[in-house]
Amino acid sequence: MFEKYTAPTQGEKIAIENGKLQVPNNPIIPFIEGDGTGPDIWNASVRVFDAAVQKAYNGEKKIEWFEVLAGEKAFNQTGEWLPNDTLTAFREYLVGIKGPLTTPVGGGIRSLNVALRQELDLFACVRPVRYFNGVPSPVKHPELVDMVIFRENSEDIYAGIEYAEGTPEVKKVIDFLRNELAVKKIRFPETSGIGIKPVSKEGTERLVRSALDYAIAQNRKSLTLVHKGNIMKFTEGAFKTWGYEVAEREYADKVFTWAQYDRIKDAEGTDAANKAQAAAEAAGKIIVKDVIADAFLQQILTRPAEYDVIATLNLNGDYISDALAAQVGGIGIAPGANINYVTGHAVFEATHGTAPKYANLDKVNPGSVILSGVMMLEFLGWQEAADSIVAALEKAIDQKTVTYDFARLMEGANEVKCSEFADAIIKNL
Ligand SMILES: NC(=O)C1=CN([C@@H]2O[C@H](COP(=O)(O)OP(=O)(O)OC[C@H]3O[C@@H](n4cnc5c(N)ncnc54)[C@H](OP(=O)(O)O)[C@@H]3O)[C@@H](O)[C@H]2O)C=CC1
Ligand SMILES: O=C(O)CCC(=O)C(=O)O
Ligand SMILES: [Mg+2]
Repeated sequence: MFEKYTAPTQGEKIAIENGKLQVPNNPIIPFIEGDGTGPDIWNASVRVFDAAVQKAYNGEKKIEWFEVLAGEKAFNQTGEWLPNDTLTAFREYLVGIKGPLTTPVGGGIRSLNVALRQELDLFACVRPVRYFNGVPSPVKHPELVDMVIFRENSEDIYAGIEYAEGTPEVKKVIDFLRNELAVKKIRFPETSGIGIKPVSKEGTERLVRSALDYAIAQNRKSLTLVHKGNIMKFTEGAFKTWGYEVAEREYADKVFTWAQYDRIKDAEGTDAANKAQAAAEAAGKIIVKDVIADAFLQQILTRPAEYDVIATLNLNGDYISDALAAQVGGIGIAPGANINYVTGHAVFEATHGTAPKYANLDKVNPGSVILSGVMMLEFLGWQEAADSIVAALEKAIDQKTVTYDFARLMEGANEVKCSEFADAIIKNL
């Protein structure tokens, strides 16, 4: 199966049958340690996962960790940034977890994170954002934020289809646009780089379906499509249209959309539309609405309680995840998952990056990877272990035992190292 890696001799594979994950008691789970602060964070996090699983199941369940390489560690050991064996491992074992990986700006390798998502077709980047009591926040009411971002993870300007200024390729693209499509709007054609933004109906529909399935399963109140469709009509605007269409077509008995509202308003007036929406809410239907991305970024500060599950495009989702994470106390406790809900493939990872200035200082908050692991345990159906980690982390924060990022904004904090924060959680399990 592997070119260079040796498969673990202990443990069994997670499988998927009829769309349902089959999880053995000793699943093999591949992990990437990550670059920069990745090793510090991983070493802290894995101890928490193992301790929680041991305690929750009295030793009946145990994860067989399988280290796979990517990023600087992979390059130093194998000469490759993302070895084929790593992709094979994630394909074979279905569920994995990773630390952050470095992507240089402006040149060099393209994002390994994006490559992993594309290669495994992990089309939904799921990032829940909630407030933990006691976490210092820059806003007055961080507790009003309780959102789950479903970020499209395979398309958009993020796909990396770009042509650099001054190359024969960019000249070809620009000549094509100007000569074949009569494009006159490229302001400086001789000195432009060009990026392409693919957004498809299929890609939008599978993302919105996943977000709606989640909203229904979790009894959430609304799903908001966040887009910049007034300006980018055939990509972001189409995302909105296709999102409403798939919601109405496939979830007719479970949703009420603002598109429906508008149709009722046009035919019967505002009162009738308001009544229809109120009746849908009373019946527990999910309200599917939309908002333009820039307005959304101000409304999450001014009216966060109005937003619940979010479905958005790749780049918007990237910005929104960091902005919302900051609102509830920072990127240090912002978890995430990259999931293909059809094949069952999933790679869990924090929202933050490698924070290189803190590398090897045993300093940063491991909370984002720990909570990404909680999402992974939930995905496996190991809810008891997941819940025990959340409770223990909440207790550590309550005790004001926190890493530098919280300590600098908290009065009376007991500032601890990355590894010591993990110790505090383990003690509280
Ligand atoms: N999925 C992935 O692997 C991702 C990778 N990246 C990559 O990471 C690299 C660095 O990116 P950069 O833009 O600096 O963003 P980072 O998220 O790595 O760091 C930005 C700032 O966020 C804070 N921060 C990050 N991680 C933690 C943590 N665990 N605990 C507490 N605070 C934290 C720090 O704030 P402060 O300075 O205030 O202490 C840090 O300086 C780039 O190469 C980028 O491409 C970026 C995002 C995701
Ligand atoms: O791949 C990267 O380097 C950055 C990705 C990122 O910021 C994200 O997915 O949130
Ligand atoms: Mg990001």
